[in-house]
Amino acid sequence: MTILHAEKLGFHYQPEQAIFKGLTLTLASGEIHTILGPNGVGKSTLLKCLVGVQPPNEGQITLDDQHLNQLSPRQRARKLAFVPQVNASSTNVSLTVFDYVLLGRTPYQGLLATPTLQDRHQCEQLLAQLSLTAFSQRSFAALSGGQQQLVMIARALLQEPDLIILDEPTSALDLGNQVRVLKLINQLQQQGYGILLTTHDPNLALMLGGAVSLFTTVGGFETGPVQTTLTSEKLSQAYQTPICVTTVAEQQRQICFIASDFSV
Ligand SMILES: Nc1ncnc2c1ncn2[C@@H]1O[C@H](COP(=O)(O)OP(=O)(O)OP(=O)(O)O)[C@@H](O)[C@H]1O
Repeated sequence: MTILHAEKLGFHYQPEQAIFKGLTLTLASGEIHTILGPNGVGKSTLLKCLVGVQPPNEGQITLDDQHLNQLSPRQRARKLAFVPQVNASSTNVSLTVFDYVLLGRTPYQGLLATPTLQDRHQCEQLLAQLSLTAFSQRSFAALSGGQQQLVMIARALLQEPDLIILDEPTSALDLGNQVRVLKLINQLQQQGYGILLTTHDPNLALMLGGAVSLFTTVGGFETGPVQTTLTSEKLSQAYQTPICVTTVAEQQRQICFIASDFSV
């Protein structure tokens, strides 16, 4: 079932300076789509359009066959959860981890209602599932960037959305936690969530599989399956640096590495 469809999206901050144009993207339940590309090409801008923060200048976006701009924030939040990048503003949150994750139930509560026992129970279960129970009463702001990233994913899951959009979900994580988050994303996909994410690491997309949209420095983009889109040639062109994609036989999967000569 199609969850998200963006049709011929175009966006510019300044007239005559398109960030993207004619961008079409479809995501169904249980599918994963990774957005890749160099700094400043428009990945975060595209996410802002897809989550409804920044209306596109051209094209349309539907969520479960309903126009995004016709859904109230509450209706939208029941279908789509957004996990932002960890940044300095994350330290302004003055809530415990438990209360922060509990915010995920807001789209299901009345205007002045407080969380129900059921909400709190669900929150406890989710924290346990993600091995976050020990952090439950800690201040969210006092957690490390990687811990905050996991807690933000927990909040997104408590929203019970159909689609989870993550902006660079492994950017603040050490190698062990990167693998844990990748496995979690993989599980969520298998459970039927639609997953859309941005990353700077093509290896992450090669591991996750599914579809990618690869933006290039010259304002173009290509959407397609990971295997045919993330080739040495296309990645080298997109990042304007020699990149090699090769198969690691023992792992039976592809990896990419920078093929520049680093000798000085
Ligand atoms: N509010 C804004 N007003 C004007 N220009 C903006 C605004 N936000 C972003 N831009 C510009 O739009 C372009 C795309 O920015 P965006 O943040 O979407 O890129 P990105 O691909 O997410 O970059 P990065 O990988 O560095 O996070 C950049 O040139 C940026 O300077």
